[in-house]
Amino acid sequence: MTSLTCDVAVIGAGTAGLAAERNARKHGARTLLIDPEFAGTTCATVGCMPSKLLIAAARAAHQARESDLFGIRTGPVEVDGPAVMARLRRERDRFVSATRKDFDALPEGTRIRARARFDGLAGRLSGGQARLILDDERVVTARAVVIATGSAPMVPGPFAALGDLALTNETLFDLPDLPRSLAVIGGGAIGLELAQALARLGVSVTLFDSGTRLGGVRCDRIHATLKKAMAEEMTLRLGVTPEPSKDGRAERIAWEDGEATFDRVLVAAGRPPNVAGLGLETTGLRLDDHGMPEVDPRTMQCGDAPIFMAGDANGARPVLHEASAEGAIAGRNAVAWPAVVPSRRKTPFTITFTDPPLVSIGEDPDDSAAIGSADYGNQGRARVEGRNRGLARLYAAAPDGRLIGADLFCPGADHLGHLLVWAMEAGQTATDLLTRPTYHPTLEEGLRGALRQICRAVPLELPGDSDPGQPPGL
Ligand SMILES: Cc1cc2nc3c(=O)[nH]c(=O)nc-3n(C[C@H](O)[C@H](O)[C@H](O)COP(=O)(O)OP(=O)(O)OC[C@H]3O[C@@H](n4cnc5c(N)ncnc54)[C@H](O)[C@@H]3O)c2cc1C
Ligand SMILES: NC(=O)c1ccc[n+]([C@@H]2O[C@H](COP(=O)([O-])OP(=O)(O)OC[C@H]3O[C@@H](n4cnc5c(N)ncnc54)[C@H](O)[C@@H]3O)[C@@H](O)[C@H]2O)c1
Repeated sequence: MTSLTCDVAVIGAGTAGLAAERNARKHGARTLLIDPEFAGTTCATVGCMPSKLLIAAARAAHQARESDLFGIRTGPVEVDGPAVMARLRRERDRFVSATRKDFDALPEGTRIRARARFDGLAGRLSGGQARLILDDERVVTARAVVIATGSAPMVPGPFAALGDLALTNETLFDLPDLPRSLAVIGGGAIGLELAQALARLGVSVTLFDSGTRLGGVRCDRIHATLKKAMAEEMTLRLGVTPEPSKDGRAERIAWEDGEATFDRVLVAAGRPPNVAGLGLETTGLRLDDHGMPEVDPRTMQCGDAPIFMAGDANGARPVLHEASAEGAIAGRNAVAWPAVVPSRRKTPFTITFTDPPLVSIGEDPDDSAAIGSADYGNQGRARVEGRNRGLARLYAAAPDGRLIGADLFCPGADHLGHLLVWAMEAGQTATDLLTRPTYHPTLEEGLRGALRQICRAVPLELPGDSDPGQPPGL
């Protein structure tokens, strides 16, 4: 039995694991990075990048179809499915090879190709040492361990029984061609992005969700606008229990008051953390009903053990920039253990890349929050571009109108969201933003009405030398 020793062992070579290993090494640790495949991060292989490539193709098709609005005639728009998928994979593979360069840059001996688990008796923590058993029977002894094992699609039993006919984000992007019809199970971030993109690529899409809220949207008005927009491009079946069965070469989905057949089914019903088989129950950590330990969000530490959890593995903020940030926090604290250092966490921020994009910033506002709304249904620049739909809701706290959150579903929301979250990180108020220069005609101008509403609601005096109204054409 081979034994390996290090200061910090990182389990999982995704975005969080790579960041953890880098930062632990930067802080002087001897590190090992353990992964069974080193295939590339989820983001590059089956996540952010291929999904955005599909969305980019969908946008091109959509814009070509919409060009009539401007007097530009393209004739019927033809979607060449194999060409769409081929370009997606070509570009995806470029991103994957870039992440593989990160693996190549690891110091000699750092990369351990294996699946790791904490081991029963041998895995108990003693004297600041943690022991891992690898699936090739090597043993790793480390002062501290970072768990960065990511998440995986949850495929409910009846869908799993469909075998290859049921797609997930791990198989969709390898299809040689687009299906003619598709049932999407789950209206969360993955379901919304992919359902809309595929609908725009000519696939007949029906989106099922057992809940009635798409994308976990917290604001009723934003949700109503999102739902209306999605219903224009696909069939929505919300608040139903989809039950699949095979129907020859097709798939039949039955629900409470109907049934239909589809070429394929895409299951996007959530991605729980990859903790099964990690042997966490052998570590002495207190685990909840899902087998998850409690993780301190400021240190990424599990209980008071020399075990840290970062990225999708801890289930808290399953988006890329947080995987990277949490990996760095975990890596540094794994070196510092037991003298861990709490970090300030960034304002929660998510973008779902629908068209228009759906953005959520900040914690849920309470009843005392001042709210300002901006309607993009008639906003100047949005109208110029034929993208005039949706709205933005900004939240602020009394007494100074400090911005604390926002929900957006409007053109340019991915960029407006950055503007707002950066302002929040800087502690800025509605007045601060109103006194900044805002160019005309831009989508940013649309936010000024919402900022003025906040000033009135708090209430705050607008600076005496600022226009209390809106110039025409905004
Ligand atoms: C379709 C899709 C689209 C997305 N789009 C976006 C987006 O646009 N923007 C955004 O911010 N986020 C997006 N996300 C989320 C983002 O991709 C994830 O939050 C991020 O990739 C998580 O990184 P990670 O390091 O936690 O996990 P991963 O990158 O999955 O890494 C986990 C690693 O752990 C390894 N592993 C697992 N078990 C073990 C074990 N026992 N031993 C050793 N190694 C193990 C795996 O092999 C894997 O390499 C998307 C996700 C999906 C699925
Ligand atoms: N742009 C982005 O940042 C982006 C894009 C895609 C994914 N992601 C990340 O990936 C994670 C996973 O995304 P997701 O969309 O799979 O999960 P999700 O948790 O966001 O949504 C899952 C949806 O599936 C529904 N559902 C669950 N079981 C069902 C069933 N049996 N039948 C019908 N509906 C069912 C749920 O009600 C929910 O609405 C997200 O949390 C997100 O952080 C991010």
